[in-house]
Amino acid sequence: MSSLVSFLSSLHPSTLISIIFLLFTTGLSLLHILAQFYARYKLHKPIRVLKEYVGVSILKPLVGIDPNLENNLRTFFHIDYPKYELLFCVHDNEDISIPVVKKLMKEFPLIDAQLFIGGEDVGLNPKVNNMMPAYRKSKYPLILISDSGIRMRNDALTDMVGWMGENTALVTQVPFCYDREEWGPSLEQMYFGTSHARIYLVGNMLNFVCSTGMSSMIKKKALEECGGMGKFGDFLAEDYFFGVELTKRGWGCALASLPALQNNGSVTAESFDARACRWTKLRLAMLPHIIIVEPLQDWLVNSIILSLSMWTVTGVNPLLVSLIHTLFWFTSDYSLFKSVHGGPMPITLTRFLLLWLRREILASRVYKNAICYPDISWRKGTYRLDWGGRIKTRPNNHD
Ligand SMILES: CCCCCCCC/C=C\CCCCCCCC(=O)N[C@@H](CO[C@@H]1OC[C@@H](O)[C@H](O)[C@H]1O)[C@H](O)/C=C/CCCCCCCCCCCCC
Ligand SMILES: O=c1ccn([C@@H]2O[C@H](COP(=O)(O)OP(=O)(O)O)[C@@H](O)[C@H]2O)c(=O)[nH]1
Repeated sequence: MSSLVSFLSSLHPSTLISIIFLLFTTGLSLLHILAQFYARYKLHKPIRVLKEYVGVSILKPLVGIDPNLENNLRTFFHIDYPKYELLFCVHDNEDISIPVVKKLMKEFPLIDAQLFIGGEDVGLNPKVNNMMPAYRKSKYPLILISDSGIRMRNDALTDMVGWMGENTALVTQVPFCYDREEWGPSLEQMYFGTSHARIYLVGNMLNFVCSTGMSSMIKKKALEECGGMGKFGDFLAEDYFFGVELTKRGWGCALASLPALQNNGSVTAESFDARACRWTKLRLAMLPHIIIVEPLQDWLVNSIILSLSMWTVTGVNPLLVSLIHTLFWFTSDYSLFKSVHGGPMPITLTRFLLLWLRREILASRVYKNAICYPDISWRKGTYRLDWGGRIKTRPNNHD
């Protein structure tokens, strides 16, 4: 040990830093490989018949409409599950999603569905406030929080309930997207099937809390142990803190086999960047220790630091290293995307490459914007977070 320390301290600082970067990149490469194996092992498995079909209350927080809202919501009326209720939530009487919800409720009178208007002021997180009345009225032991842009396959609820073991309190779907042809939605799908899926899958596999709440099922009894949903009203990333508090109390988190199908009808490349930027701001506030790691784990920055480090330590041509690194990274991402998607590839290899380059090259700009402009604009409000993730500024709406 002491000889290792004296060896390291004898190195030139640039060599030492290069060795650290090389170790980091080796770790990242391992992450790529683990993600691919885990995706193949875990995702798109046949849905099992359940011993017991525990009742599920599905909470649908809505704000306004997008061109796909009606079709997305319609999929929830077609779910193949014997015991569930749909609880739609809107902030106010003027919300233009109300007629859409009412139309569907009329069309499917046999489905147990209710609309909650007005929310409840339990904190500064508008999504939590919006869901509170429905949460209080929910009648089943399992709660599914399902964001407005999600489509549900008719067997997806059975899949999620199937992963809710006795000691499990949180089951999430890997965030992914429904197939769409336009550039913006394809960009979103490519990102969720590669960079995001890599961390999300390996994080879950290694039991890191990284719960994203767009389609997450929670045992109500366990959430009540944590103080109930209202307890999370002061955090903008309520989904992450659900995971933190539940695991603190010894509950397990699991991944469903079917990915979440986001299908918002108004996604553009710009709105995708803005969303990625908002999420980065959330992570930076909640987990400041990943500030340095986050940009280093994107392809372009990683390729540059790897090739320079290799050159410093071994003298190998940086262009050659960068080329091999890029080939490995791209083929790993392509393969991961295929596994997360599960069916025939929805886009050509060339289009995938263009989308991939677009996302990877601009990733640093998104990160820079997140650092430079910490205010978080989300739907109708603007928020500022304290270190740790608590909201410190009251939003300018929904008061
Ligand atoms: C040598 C290897 C080093 C690896 C280092 C990895 C460093 C991590 C870097 C990047 C993280 C990538 C992204 C992970 C997924 C997070 C997505 C996210 O930010 N989601 C947030 C937003 O969700 C919406 O928020 C509002 C809510 O109402 C909506 O419904 C939500 O959908 C979400 O709030 C936060 C989730 C948790 C973030 C935790 C990130 C921790 C990542 C650590 C994982 C480490 C795995 C390392 C394995 C070795
Ligand atoms: O003021 C708000 C903002 C969001 N939401 C709901 O929170 C969920 C997630 O919102 P969004 O899709 O904007 O979040 P993202 O996934 O982009 O973080 C959606 O169901 C929204 O309807 C809400 O109820 N009130």
